Amino acid sequence: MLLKDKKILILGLANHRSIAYGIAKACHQQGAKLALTYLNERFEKSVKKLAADFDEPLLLPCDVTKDDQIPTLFDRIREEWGTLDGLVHSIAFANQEDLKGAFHDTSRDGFLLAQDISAYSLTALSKYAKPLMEENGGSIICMSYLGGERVVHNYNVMGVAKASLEMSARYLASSLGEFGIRVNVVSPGPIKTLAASGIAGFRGILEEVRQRTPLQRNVTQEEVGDVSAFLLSDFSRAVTGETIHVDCGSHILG
Ligand SMILES: CCCCCCc1ccc(Oc2ccc(Oc3cccc(O)n3)cc2)c(O)c1
Repeated sequence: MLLKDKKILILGLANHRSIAYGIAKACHQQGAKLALTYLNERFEKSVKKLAADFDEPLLLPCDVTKDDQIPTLFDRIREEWGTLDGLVHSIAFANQEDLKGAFHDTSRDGFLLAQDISAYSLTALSKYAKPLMEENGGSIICMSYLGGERVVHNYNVMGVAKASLEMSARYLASSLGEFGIRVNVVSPGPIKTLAASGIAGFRGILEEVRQRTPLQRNVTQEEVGDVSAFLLSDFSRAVTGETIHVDCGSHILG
């Protein structure tokens, strides 16, 4: 049991295809106690149904674009749990028109929206998680994609947001290290999620990657969950500011 009695907060579970669902499953299997957030009432019902798979976790609302919702979320965690051992950031958004076409046509609003939700939210969440983690230390992870390191056609504004997210994780690893809080990046290969369906040409990439990865297959939510459980566990206690590609090796190919 890698995560026995660890208290872990997971943001970004929308449905059974979510990467966050695979992470919740792996953490639950390893003995963690879970808290899950949902974006708003529209998602509450579906998340409640999925929560049944994880021994009735804490269910809390959180829309990271609303500044007051983040301190409120951690006030609730403090009331229910007192402390927190792990934080999983699996949240991102960009307008659909900014996930296709020419990157030079990206609007200021679209660029800032993607940065706000997909990158800045990690810093905001880490700031409020710190007081609950600094006593016993903690582990924070976020989800990126290769398109944040290299140009991937159509990923556009989300690629720039992921570059910002990955570098934010390294600066957070630096500033939170003295409090025993680690911050790492998980970079999965393409997975068929609700979000992925919003990207032009996604299905083509999925097939192309499947044929060109060293392991000759795509990665699953459960496999991303297992590496996430490792990064949230004491087995990775000397790892911080790191990016682990969970992509069947596709990032090593040109
Ligand atoms: C062209 C790149 C193909 C591989 C993309 C892999 C991937 C799939 C999903 C990813 O997560 C999101 C999350 C939100 C997002 O913004 C969306 C999603 C649906 C609708 C919409 O209006 N915005 C886009 C991607 C992601 O960051 C990366």
